[in-house]
Amino acid sequence: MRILMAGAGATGGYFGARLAQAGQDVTFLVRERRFQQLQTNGLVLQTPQGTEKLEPQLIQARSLSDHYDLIIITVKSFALEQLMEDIAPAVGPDTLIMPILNGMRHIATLQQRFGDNKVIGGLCKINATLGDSGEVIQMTPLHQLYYGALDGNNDARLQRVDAALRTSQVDNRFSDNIMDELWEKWLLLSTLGAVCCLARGDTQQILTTRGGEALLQGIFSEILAVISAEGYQPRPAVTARIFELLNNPETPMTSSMYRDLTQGFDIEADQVIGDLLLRAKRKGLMTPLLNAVDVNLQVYLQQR
Ligand SMILES: NC(=O)C1=CN([C@@H]2O[C@H](COP(=O)(O)OP(=O)(O)OC[C@H]3O[C@@H](n4cnc5c(N)ncnc54)[C@H](OP(=O)(O)O)[C@@H]3O)[C@@H](O)[C@H]2O)C=CC1
Ligand SMILES: CC(C)(CO)C(=O)C(=O)O
Repeated sequence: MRILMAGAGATGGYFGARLAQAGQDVTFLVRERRFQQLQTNGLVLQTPQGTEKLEPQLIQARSLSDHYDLIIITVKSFALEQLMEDIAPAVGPDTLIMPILNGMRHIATLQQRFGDNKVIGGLCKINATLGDSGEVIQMTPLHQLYYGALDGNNDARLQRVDAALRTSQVDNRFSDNIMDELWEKWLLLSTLGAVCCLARGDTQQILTTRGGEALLQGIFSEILAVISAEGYQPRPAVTARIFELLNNPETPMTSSMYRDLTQGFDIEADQVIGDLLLRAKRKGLMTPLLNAVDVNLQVYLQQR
């Protein structure tokens, strides 16, 4: 199976490297600066277990012509429009496209561009970032990759994808309910991103302030109300688990959006929070805490 890993940043670099190490035919689609960096330094993984290095197969958009069996999209949401143009020559009649971005609206965007039958659901759970010389830093042992058909029909094409992905040493989850997984991931990640960015701290710092617990719980409730109104039927045990995870003052948590914000980088504010607000507005829901988060993030983006 020929796999094109679109993007070789924190998530693409990590999951792509694991697949390449397992012997899969993985090519990383990169832009000029990253191309030079990876050619010079190799693809370096710094994990809790140690440091590993591999020589990745690289390609740039101008050289893309062959079709790939699987394209895994790992760019940030604000880079998706350009990326869709770039990968178009690599999308053939049998290509499957698996985005692992945070949020939801990229799925419809990809379906509109390439067709419903080409896009499968995917998401990742990992705490990763890029270091100063482009090394991929996996900050905790977490490295889960979920995927499955958006309509729940995990047919023969999906079985082949699963067989290939399963060869890599990550925690793969072939899901019959990828839509539920996506909604639940959004609940976790948007609550975490919202509260950490607004309060400028991790969950442990927030939960030990006056009002921090109420803030976190208030944001969680608003987001749960929005995604429930959008049709996600909360699985009580799962939402309870997410709530407990976020509310545990012993375990400090942050999100990738918060890490990007603290480093002054561009952030996926529209994809992670703005999209929730649009959905709330359409359903006539009041979301005062999310509105405050949204204003806060917009001001951050204006000031960059
Ligand atoms: N990091 C994490 O811990 C987690 C991230 N996520 C989500 O995963 C997604 C990806 O995030 P992450 O990997 O952290 O992001 P990064 O910024 O680390 O990596 C994105 C990469 O995409 C590359 N890129 C952008 N446009 C193109 C293009 N047209 N062609 C080729 N490469 C391109 C960028 O390259 P360049 O150097 O050229 O700019 C960059 O290296 C986001 O939606 C994020 O929210 C989800 C869970 C955890
Ligand atoms: C859920 C979490 C926190 C880890 O995968 C995440 O998605 C992120 O940091 O963006």
